[in-house]
Amino acid sequence: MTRHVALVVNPTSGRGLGARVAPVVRARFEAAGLTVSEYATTCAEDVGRISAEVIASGADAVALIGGDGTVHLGAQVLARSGMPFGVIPAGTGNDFARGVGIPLDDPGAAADRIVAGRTRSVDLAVAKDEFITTVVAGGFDSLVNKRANAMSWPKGNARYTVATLAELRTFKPLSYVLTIDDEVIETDAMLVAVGTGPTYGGGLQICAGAEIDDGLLDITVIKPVSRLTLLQMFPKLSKGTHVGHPMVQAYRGKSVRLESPGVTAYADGEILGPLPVDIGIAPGALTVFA
Ligand SMILES: Nc1ncnc2c1ncn2[C@@H]1O[C@H](COP(=O)(O)OP(=O)(O)OP(=O)(O)O)[C@@H](O)[C@H]1O
Repeated sequence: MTRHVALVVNPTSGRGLGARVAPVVRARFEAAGLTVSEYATTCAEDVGRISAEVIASGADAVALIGGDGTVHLGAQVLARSGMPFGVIPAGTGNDFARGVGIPLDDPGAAADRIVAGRTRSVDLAVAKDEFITTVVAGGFDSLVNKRANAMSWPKGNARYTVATLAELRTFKPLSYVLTIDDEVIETDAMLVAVGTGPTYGGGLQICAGAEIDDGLLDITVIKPVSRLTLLQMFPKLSKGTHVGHPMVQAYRGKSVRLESPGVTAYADGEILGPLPVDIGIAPGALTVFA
């Protein structure tokens, strides 16, 4: 029987990359004998609305062309639906796709994963009634995220570097109360990040070693360090080698409560809301082509 794939395209992802890769992906699916229904989103709300329509339509699979923002919006509807879900990375960060191991710079190869049809179940975090597909940032990193989202230049990941340098000028460590399962930790820190997958910000391995299907949240605390030390840590974050640093602490748990006055949490690169935030885990909630 011919498989029917719904191709949902955010044409604005990656500053228009989404629109450019859509014909490549469609051609790949059709060459493999799949039936394709293509939908282009015109606003953020369309991602969830169309995903719901696709589930109801009886399509065999959904392929989403976009970045982490688009995946976040799609996951709100696709989680726990059982609908197999493929991602063609077309954003600036693509951290969810990176965590799953989907090719990041080759849309045809990413499409081939969907054609091959091998799926796996991955965990999602849950906070403030939202599913989260990568990492919750609460601290210095949320300020960087906020600043980077407001910048139109430079393009791509360099925005995060510029935003980091700008925020570093004035940042002071924050006071946290962190509750991981039943353990309460009171500490000052530069940031606390909680993820199902290892990366945010386009490949920074803030939760290095996180497994996306172990049913656990990975928590990273960067304790107060000098500006210079934090700057020196950044290149290490790309490789995950910050982990052995004495001021970096890592935990695992099934639930996390994160409290710090005046801090706004970001998740999947978008605003989640002010702390406190309670983060739980939905094991295996998303079925993805891998
Ligand atoms: N036509 C549209 N369709 C869907 N979303 C849109 C549209 N226009 C703007 N958006 C908004 O664009 C945001 C960003 O999309 P997306 O995350 O896919 O790309 P990105 O920001 O380039 O990549 P990344 O999140 O990986 O850095 C979405 O969260 C959504 O709110």
